[in-house]
Amino acid sequence: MTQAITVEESRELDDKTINKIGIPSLVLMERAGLKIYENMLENHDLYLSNILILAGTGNNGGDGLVVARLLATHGYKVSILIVGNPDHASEDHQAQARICNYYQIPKVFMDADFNKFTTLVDALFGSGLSRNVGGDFATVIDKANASTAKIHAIDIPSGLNGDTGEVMGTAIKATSTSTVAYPKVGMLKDQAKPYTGKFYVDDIGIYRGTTFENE
Ligand SMILES: NC(=O)C1=CN([C@@H]2O[C@H](COP(=O)(O)OP(=O)(O)OC[C@H]3O[C@@H](n4cnc5c(N)ncnc54)[C@H](O)[C@@H]3O)[C@@H](O)[C@H]2O)[C@@H](O)CC1
Ligand SMILES: [K+]
Repeated sequence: MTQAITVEESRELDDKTINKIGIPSLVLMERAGLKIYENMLENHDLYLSNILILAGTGNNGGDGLVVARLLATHGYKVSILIVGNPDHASEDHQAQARICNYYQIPKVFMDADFNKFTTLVDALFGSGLSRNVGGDFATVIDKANASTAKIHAIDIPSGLNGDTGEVMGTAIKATSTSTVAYPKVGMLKDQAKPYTGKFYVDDIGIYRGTTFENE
């Protein structure tokens, strides 16, 4: 396991990579989505016959929409549930949503029966989680955990505090997690294990420090 970082460090590294180094955020999102998709294919604990992407309206949801599109374009049966107000979605999320619309990936709504799906992809919150989970988000998390489907989480299981490993109201209990760039310190705590499941650490071109003089 490589070095772990705090959620704040993770956000700073994203910002530096995009705004100082100049790698466009959509490039990073595409790389993240591709790695997460590959992790899902190689993880035989997941059954990929009918997949539902649970997407929040931030960039974690945007990663989830890239995964939805990659699954759809490779012939997998996949649907999307957007949780939260799409009018307030991040710019990159909106870009991914337009691409999903082009491919006519089916959408489901809050009344969906999660037991119909074999795998749920948790893309509700990642490093942006800032308060206890409630409302529709809590309803979806609890419904996902109670379902027969396996769950693959993106970056951090939604509801888990990435720094302390504590549950913020309620949290996804993932079969497996693809964490972007570096594991977050809270995910390595013993109490986080039932939530993260099996762990993948995905190199998407975000690095903590190098030997370059301008670092
Ligand atoms: N461009 C980038 O910066 C990259 C971001 N990545 C992904 O983007 C994620 C971070 O994205 P965001 O910063 O958009 O944040 P998130 O997508 O984690 O969260 C979305 C928004 O939810 C809101 N929120 C926080 N707690 C809430 C709660 N309890 N109930 C309801 N709403 C709540 C916040 O306003 C937050 O902005 C990472 O975890 C990673 O998955 C990756 O694609 C790599 C590159
Ligand atoms: K997540």
